[in-house]
Amino acid sequence: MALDISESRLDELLDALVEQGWYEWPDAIDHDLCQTLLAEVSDYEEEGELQRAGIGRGDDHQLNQTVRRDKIRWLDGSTEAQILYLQQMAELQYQLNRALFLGLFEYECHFALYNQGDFYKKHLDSFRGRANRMITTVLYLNPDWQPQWGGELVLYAEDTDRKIALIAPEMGKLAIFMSEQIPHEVLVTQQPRVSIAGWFRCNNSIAGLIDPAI
Ligand SMILES: O=C(O)CCC(=O)C(=O)O
Ligand SMILES: [Fe+2]
Repeated sequence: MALDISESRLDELLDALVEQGWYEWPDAIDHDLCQTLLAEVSDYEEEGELQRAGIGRGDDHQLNQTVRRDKIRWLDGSTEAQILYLQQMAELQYQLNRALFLGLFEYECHFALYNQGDFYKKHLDSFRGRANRMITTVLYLNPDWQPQWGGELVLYAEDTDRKIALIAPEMGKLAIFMSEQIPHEVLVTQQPRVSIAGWFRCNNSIAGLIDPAI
């Protein structure tokens, strides 16, 4: 199951990334694959194999909880569905590199579960010159998402509080945006909200450290 990306879709995606820094792609990923990935997250949740996410400032649990409330698990390619999804992101990486010369060399991603009442406050995924996350992808795994459940991804203009997009977390949809440019937040959700957040990275060297952990 290859990534179903037509020439015109690719052009639209590339133009949007260059001109506005983000792109919303409904039904990017096959719903059967999404259902399988969703079932994996349910199993992980039941077995207590999802972990509270951090915010990169040590282990201050209370601070973390005021910023983000999701639980995560990194994909490790241990199931067929994960391998299929990672292959599709590899295809996307190839296309992005071919067109935009970004030098993306790696992709990392984690499942995320936001239970009722959970959110992720406004943040940037990467800071210019500091880190090496270049492009963020978020795949949503929620069938029949209802507007009254909230849980939208809000994108903001760089350096202002102006909202530029409100993206409902609907199954199969990919949100793609420039990690260093687009501040964003996840609004409080009224229902469990499942996604796969991922990052294409380039190979930066900071203060002599090759590819430091963020
Ligand atoms: O789930 C989303 O819509 C965005 C998640 C996010 O911003 C992140 O994990 O950094
Ligand atoms: Fe983020």
